[in-house]
Amino acid sequence: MTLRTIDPSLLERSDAALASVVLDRLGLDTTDTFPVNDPATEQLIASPPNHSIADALTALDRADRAGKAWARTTARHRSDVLHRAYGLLIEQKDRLALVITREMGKPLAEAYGEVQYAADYVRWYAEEALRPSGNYRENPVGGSTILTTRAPIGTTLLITPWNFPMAMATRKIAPAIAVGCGAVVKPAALTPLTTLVVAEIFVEAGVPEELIQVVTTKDASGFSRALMSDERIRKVSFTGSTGVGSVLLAQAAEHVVKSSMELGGNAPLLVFDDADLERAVEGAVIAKLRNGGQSCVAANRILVQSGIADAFVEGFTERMRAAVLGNGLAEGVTLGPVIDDRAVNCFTRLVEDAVAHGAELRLGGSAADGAGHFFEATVLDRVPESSEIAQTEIFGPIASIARFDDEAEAIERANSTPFGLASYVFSENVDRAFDVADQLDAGMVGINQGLVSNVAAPFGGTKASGLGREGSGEGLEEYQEIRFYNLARRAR
Ligand SMILES: NC(=O)c1ccc[n+]([C@@H]2O[C@H](COP(=O)([O-])OP(=O)(O)OC[C@H]3O[C@@H](n4cnc5c(N)ncnc54)[C@H](O)[C@@H]3O)[C@@H](O)[C@H]2O)c1
Ligand SMILES: O=CCCC(=O)O
Repeated sequence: MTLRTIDPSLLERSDAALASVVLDRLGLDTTDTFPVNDPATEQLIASPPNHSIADALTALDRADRAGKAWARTTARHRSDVLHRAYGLLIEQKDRLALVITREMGKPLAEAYGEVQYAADYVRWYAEEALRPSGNYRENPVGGSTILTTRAPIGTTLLITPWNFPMAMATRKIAPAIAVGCGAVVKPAALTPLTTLVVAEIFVEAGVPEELIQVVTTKDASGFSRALMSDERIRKVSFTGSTGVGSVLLAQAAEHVVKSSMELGGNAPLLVFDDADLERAVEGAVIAKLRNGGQSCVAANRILVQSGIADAFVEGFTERMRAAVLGNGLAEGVTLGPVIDDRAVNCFTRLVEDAVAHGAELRLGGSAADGAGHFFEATVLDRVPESSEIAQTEIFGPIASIARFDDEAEAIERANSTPFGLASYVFSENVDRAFDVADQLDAGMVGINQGLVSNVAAPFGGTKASGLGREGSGEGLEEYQEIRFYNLARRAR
């Protein structure tokens, strides 16, 4: 398999974007560093500081101090700052997109999409910052009036994954700042650079220098142990795997820290006989290949009713075949590298295991030779439930398809997972689509479309997929505490 070459001027521009990143935003002159590599070439692209626990505690001191002052600013001021940040993020979209593609690998067009999506969270929370945050009610037996208000929860710890390095950061930072909290942010060690640029832009927009503290470290577990055992952290918001989420929840128990957990998924995508075939194929390709399948809401199990299955598999496989694999900076590439070698080895094993269990390999199935972590767009049909791929979160460009006969079977199989993040239903029968959607145990259901993510929607899952919601008005409340005043009234 030959991979496309890159326009040298684009490479130069992306090198310049990387060179512009201030790697040590804490300014603690930490001498220890760790490597960040481009997943498309495996070349070293940056060496940010490997902050120590002491550095992280200094960051916490600062965020806590700055947060106390920020909490006293007006909502209008915070909103204006966030609006300015939105403007600057869009103004610097070329730089941000190039950094995202170089550190994470996604095709440049998708990186631009992520910049807009991430910036939209900032604009959304600039607007939400101004919404009324309390209410008024009479004591039903008289004698007092109850006024409720929402106060900023305090200092927050925000931990993000590598797959959407910008959107997962702004989805947490923007609401925290909107309500008046300080934040210690820890990006994934694989992709720390985008977050550093985002923090720089927030400061340029008027956020106090110390309010957002970005800690870069290889020692994620030591870091979280130290910060979670400090009483000043009042909120942890984590996006990542369920395993790490459980560890953080256990740590949160010590000081009863409010927790938002956006964890793993295993999304079923159901296609019924009465689906519009083209719409279903298009939706399934989006739900599978967005971000190269490296998304928590990716279609993980495509379940198709027997009457439409052959036509669906044929159309879907053709669309998957059209994916162009290569370096995300190369013209025309629609499928970038996967994040690392571990992922490539895992995909190879999953495909081999599925085929050994009787699945039919319709497309792809192999890694690319040479430098970089590339895996072909892959389609497996008639995947038996006994194979590992039918039970696990794939997080890559492999479509696992199985067939079902009736609605009850589809719902039962869709729900037979410990996860409950996203799910998808394709049917032109409105009654069926809603009935099935109601019975799916998931926080989000895409109906006749393969994309659920939207800044105005409460993103999150049920069961092992997490706690709490991000985005929308609900996402703001995650950073607030309700308080009420019981105001004595004269008897009438
Ligand atoms: N529900 C969502 O919104 C959502 C979004 C994106 C990714 N995810 C999930 O994330 C997973 C893939 O991301 P990942 O590989 O980066 O996940 P991960 O859990 O390995 O890492 C996520 C973050 O946690 C940090 N981390 C690792 N060990 C830690 C520890 N012991 N204590 C504290 N922090 C620790 C990492 O450094 C990183 O910053 C998938 O399961 C995916 O479904 C969920
Ligand atoms: O990976 C999961 C989050 C991506 C999204 O917000 O759509």
